[in-house]
Amino acid sequence: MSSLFSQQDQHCSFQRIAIIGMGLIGGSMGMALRQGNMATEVVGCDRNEESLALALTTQAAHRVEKEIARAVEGADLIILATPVRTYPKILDAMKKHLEPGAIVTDVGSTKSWVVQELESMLGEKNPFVGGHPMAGSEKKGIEGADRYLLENAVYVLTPSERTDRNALKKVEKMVQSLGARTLELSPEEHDTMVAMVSHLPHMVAVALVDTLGEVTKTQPEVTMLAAGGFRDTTRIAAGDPQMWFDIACTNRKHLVEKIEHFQRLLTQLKDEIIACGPSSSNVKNEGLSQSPQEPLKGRLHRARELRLTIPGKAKGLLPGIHEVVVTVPDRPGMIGHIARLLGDEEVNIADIEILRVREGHGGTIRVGFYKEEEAEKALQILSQDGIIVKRW
Ligand SMILES: NC(=O)C1=CN([C@@H]2O[C@H](COP(=O)(O)OP(=O)(O)OC[C@H]3O[C@@H](n4cnc5c(N)ncnc54)[C@H](O)[C@@H]3O)[C@@H](O)[C@H]2O)C=CC1
Ligand SMILES: O=C(O)C(=O)Cc1ccc(O)cc1
Repeated sequence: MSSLFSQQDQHCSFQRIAIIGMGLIGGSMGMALRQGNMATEVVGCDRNEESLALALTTQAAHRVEKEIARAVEGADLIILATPVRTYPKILDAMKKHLEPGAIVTDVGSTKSWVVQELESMLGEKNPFVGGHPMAGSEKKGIEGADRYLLENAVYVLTPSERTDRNALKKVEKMVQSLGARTLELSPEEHDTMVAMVSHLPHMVAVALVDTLGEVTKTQPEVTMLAAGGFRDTTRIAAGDPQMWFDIACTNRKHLVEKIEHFQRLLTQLKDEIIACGPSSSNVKNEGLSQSPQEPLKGRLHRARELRLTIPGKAKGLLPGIHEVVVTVPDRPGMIGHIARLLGDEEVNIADIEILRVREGHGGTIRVGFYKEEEAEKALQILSQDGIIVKRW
């Protein structure tokens, strides 16, 4: 039988999981944990009462508490899901109320500072396991939360020399119950890598939007021309300023290194653009240089090749999912029909996403598989049934 869901361990591993910060990530994890079977009780805690009310109606928690002390009472796992620089104050508020041996973990975007601070604040009584799901969005708050946000995402765990191995195993099991894939890195390795793939892109997006802002002062209509490229490269700049301020402050060293690296490449790129002007000696009959040796062209080729190797819709750092795109007519039960066709041939769907829908006409659906062979088999099965399908 084809399954849209990853295998979940059916055993409750925790009595009570307390989540501090019922926002985008905390809310999404709460939904998956409550609706899964990882804990007998999930307690949601937030300083915002509206978020707590929504946590209950969206089943992101069994019970909600505004007071941190009350939320952690009797909990055997505490998940911190607030901006990272709030952690020390939150720890202060919970420390006296933690059960001995209760595990504390977090979802923060930076790790060296976090692991060091929390390990030294918690001492020997409570193990700490640093974590970071490599999925999310520019949305803020539980309004943007999604029960399947972390499905198929890479979830980094960052044990240190002090990490209790038993606690690490339990957190790993909780993460896998969300349908995410765990990857162990040291806090330092994590911070240098995310500086490259997450924090630098964010700051570049911010600088691009800032540049647009300055240009609009003299050319207000320029924003109307911002098509897919500008939108794609700047979507993340709409993320929460408080969260990104905290990220920049706590991963400053690696972020500054990556910005300097980027500045060097941008200067080289600028020089190559200057050198390829129409008056340069490279101009051939067609008006453009054809030689791939030409520096700018070489760089554009290399970037294209490298970008094409990055999986299209994978969440996170690991090699992703093998995909097909199916064009379906607007007929009831089409998704079920596709899932059944594949399930009958034991092809497991890892991920499915509706890309576009046109009411009355139909739409396109992306279907992902863990293995290349499964994507190829799906292509065969679906096209034999007369369905329009192609690899993506
Ligand atoms: N947004 C994203 O895509 C991702 C974020 N993260 C990390 O997850 C953490 C949470 O981020 P989001 O869920 O995006 O933020 P969010 O803004 O959606 O949620 C944070 C929640 O924490 C609450 N909160 C803040 N300070 C609090 C305090 N002192 N006491 C109680 N509640 C408090 C807020 O009211 C809010 O509901 C951050 O550390 C961030 O770095 C990790 C992966 C992805
Ligand atoms: O919106 C996106 O594409 C993101 O990449 C979201 C995101 C933001 C912060 C993180 O630490 C991890 C993921």
